Amino acid sequence: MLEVEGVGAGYGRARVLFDVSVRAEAGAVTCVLGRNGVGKTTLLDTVAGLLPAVSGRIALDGRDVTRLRPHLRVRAGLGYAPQGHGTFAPLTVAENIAVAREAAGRAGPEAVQDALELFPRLRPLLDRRAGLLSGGQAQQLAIARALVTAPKLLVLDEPTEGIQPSIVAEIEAAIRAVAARGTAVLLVEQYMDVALRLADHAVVLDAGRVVHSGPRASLDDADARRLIAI
Ligand SMILES: Nc1ncnc2c1ncn2[C@@H]1O[C@H](COP(=O)(O)OP(=O)(O)OP(=O)(O)O)[C@@H](O)[C@H]1O
Repeated sequence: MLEVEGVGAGYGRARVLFDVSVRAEAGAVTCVLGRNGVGKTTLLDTVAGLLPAVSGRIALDGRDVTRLRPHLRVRAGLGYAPQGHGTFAPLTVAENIAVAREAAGRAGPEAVQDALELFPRLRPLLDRRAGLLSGGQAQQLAIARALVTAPKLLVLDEPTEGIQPSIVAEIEAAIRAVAARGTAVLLVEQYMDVALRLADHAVVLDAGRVVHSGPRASLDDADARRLIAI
């Protein structure tokens, strides 16, 4: 579904990613792990088109999107819930969801009901401004907003960061359900336990390079902790 081949990216002259290749398959969770500052968010932003790839190629569902602008990648099937959720604070929950669905122009109104089934906590909050939500509610909204674009690839950056355990479990279950429906999920997750429970495929970044890539079983817990320990 997603093919990232030999991608380099960075900020101005500061190169952060070097020759990064990652694939995310339909129906599977591909988890990107790594210490703080190794380039995980930079990779997701490059996949989403918020940062340009200075080398390499990115393909979504067989289509080269390397030079496509972010909103056109959404139309091509990419849903992104960025780090810190990125919801629109002055808009209500319902408005946040509606804006995303209409902007993507891919999904019908049933996509909203589907997303709310995954995140029933949002139902009684539809008229509340997003800026008044708790961290966990806002994160659920961010994922719901990405889902109502009916993505073929769902990209999530630290969806459980700073969130209470009961909501982490709900988010985990939702991610599993989305993958089970056949969506490709590309996930950056700081909590190793959550990451290793969810991952079908694990990619470890270090200093902007891929140092491990393989099925979850190829990374034992001790290896993971050694590669990722701060
Ligand atoms: N907007 C920016 N301008 C310049 N440098 C940046 C910018 N954003 C990130 N960086 C740098 O790029 C490198 C990679 O950052 P990135 O956020 O991708 O790492 P990360 O692996 O996601 O880390 P974390 O787990 O802390 O979120 C870091 O050295 C960071 O300081």
